[in-house]
Amino acid sequence: MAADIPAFEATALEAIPQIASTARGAFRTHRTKNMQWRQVQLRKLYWAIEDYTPQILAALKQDLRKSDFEATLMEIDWLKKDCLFMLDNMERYAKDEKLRAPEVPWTFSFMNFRTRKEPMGTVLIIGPYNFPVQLLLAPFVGAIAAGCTAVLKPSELTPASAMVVNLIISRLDPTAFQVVNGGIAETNALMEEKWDKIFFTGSTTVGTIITKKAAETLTPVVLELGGRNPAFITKNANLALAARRLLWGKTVNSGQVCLSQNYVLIDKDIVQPFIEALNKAYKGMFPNGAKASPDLARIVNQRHFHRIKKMLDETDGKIVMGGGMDESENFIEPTAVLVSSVKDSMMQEESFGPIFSIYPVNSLDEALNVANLVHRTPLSLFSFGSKAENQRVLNEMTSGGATLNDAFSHASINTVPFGGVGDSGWGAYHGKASFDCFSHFRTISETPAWAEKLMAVRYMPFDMGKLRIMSKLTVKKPNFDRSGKVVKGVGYWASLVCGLGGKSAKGAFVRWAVVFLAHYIYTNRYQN
Ligand SMILES: NC(=O)C1=CN([C@@H]2O[C@H](COP(=O)(O)OP(=O)(O)OC[C@H]3O[C@@H](n4cnc5c(N)ncnc54)[C@H](O)[C@@H]3O)[C@@H](O)[C@H]2O)C=CC1
Ligand SMILES: CC1=C(/C=C/C(C)=C/C=C/C(C)=C/C=C/C=C(C)/C=C/C=C(C)/C=C/C=C(\C)C(=O)O)C(C)(C)CCC1
Repeated sequence: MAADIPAFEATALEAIPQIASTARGAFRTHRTKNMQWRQVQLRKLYWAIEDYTPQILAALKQDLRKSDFEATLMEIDWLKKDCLFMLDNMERYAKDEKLRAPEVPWTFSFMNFRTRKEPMGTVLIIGPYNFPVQLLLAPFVGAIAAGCTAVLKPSELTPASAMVVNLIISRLDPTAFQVVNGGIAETNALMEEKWDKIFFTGSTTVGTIITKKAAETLTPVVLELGGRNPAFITKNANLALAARRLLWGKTVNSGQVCLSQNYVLIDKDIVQPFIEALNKAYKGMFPNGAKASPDLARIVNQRHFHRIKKMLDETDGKIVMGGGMDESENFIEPTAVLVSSVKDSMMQEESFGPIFSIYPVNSLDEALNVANLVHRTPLSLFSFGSKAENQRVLNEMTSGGATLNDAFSHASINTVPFGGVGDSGWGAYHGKASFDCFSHFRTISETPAWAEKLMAVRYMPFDMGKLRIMSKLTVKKPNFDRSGKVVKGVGYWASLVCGLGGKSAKGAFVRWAVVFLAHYIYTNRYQN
């Protein structure tokens, strides 16, 4: 069946205030707070994705020449799994959480402290072009589950996918959920509206514009941005494996993945064997060359083609794998460039394409210095070394997420938290994190009337004597001195003796049980 995709149509600018106000109005009806209502919307989303699968596949092909394999694995199945996982778990996530000791001191235990999960309200979700369906609808799953209403703004650079998203969303409650299509003008019009949260995935430059605008109304923002992600390879790595896995990371969606490595820091003694391993892996993945492969996506448009080409034109490095390109079809061959300066264009810019650099280093010390210099807070990092070396990389360099011995597998399942750190992103989503991301955690307490006498101490006229008694009962003494050293006082030794050498109550119970059992066996034997 040929998939019908409507021609791209930007939303009229004059219609945007009404769209936002309709979504806000839908939230004020309070129907989104009903769990069944949310579940029905998610089930409808699931079936819309299933029913529009031919259109999604066709749109992704039209926009990015994405293969059916990648479109199925990383967009369609990903989202269907998101819906089903959320449907299985959202009631549990939405339940009030009782707050107990040690967070609630025993003196307040009668006040029924709890956390109530409330929807943030009406949210705006702005998506990028690289995974134009998944990166827009995955946060949307969290917004529905949390009970928010939402307006979605797909990337205009992937117009066919944007129109399919329109079709999908039209299956849901039409006042609670709407799509605005367009580019800068439409996004600016949306930013003139008041939102309860904005979820933005895209470039650092636009993320900054969005955040500045949101700050005017103190609107909270989640940012999923890019980064210059390093891969570390030491002499203890399996080079063939590292080469194949990193090549996969740079060929998925033709490297238009904000998670993939931008540069590889490798021990200088193993550079040549690594380059050989890369070229071997390349031949294995593309036996007839990358251009002939139906699996490799294309660069989204000419502007991005030229942006990536410019990085290659400006490098002082040497191409050691790939290097081919064809402007007529926005094709860029998976390319590795051996560079010798941190200032090289291939080190300084985010490639967001199938090209990356290889930078030889003398030691892991140097690699860590270079990486922290290039970008201190990347979205991800990859380390291929011994256990101790990988641990060192994790300890001495931060990142949104990290994968040891592979390319971005930490972000290859849809249910664990995903997000950046510092300037690669604020906030996280996926699985429970998606629900939490669109929820307000509201602490509630309830003071019974009978407790009035107990609490009389808080009222004026104040009585310092009573306060001193209360403090004696409620304010703990520190177990440390002024130099920061732990002081082992009577309490410590008492708990050590009572706990038979340990400090946990469970451990003490087990040890006492062993003592009693030994005593019982010994006594029985003795008596027999
Ligand atoms: N952390 C993450 O999860 C991801 C981050 N990215 C990052 O996104 C970038 C590539 O995606 P793009 O779509 O090019 O990002 P982009 O920032 O150009 O566009 C993202 C969205 O912002 C809108 N937009 C563009 N310019 C705007 C402006 N001046 N004012 C207001 N709105 C504007 C676009 O219409 C689009 O919907 C890369 O830097 C990549 O690293 C991409 C995917 C995932
Ligand atoms: C299932 C059975 C088995 C086990 C099979 C195994 C272990 C399969 C492993 C498959 C793997 C590793 C699949 C990898 C999938 C990668 C995915 C889905 C990547 C997704 C990437 C995304 C969504 C990228 C997003 C990009 C973003 C956010 C961006 O640009 O910022 C046995 C053991 C074989 C037994 C039989 C059954």
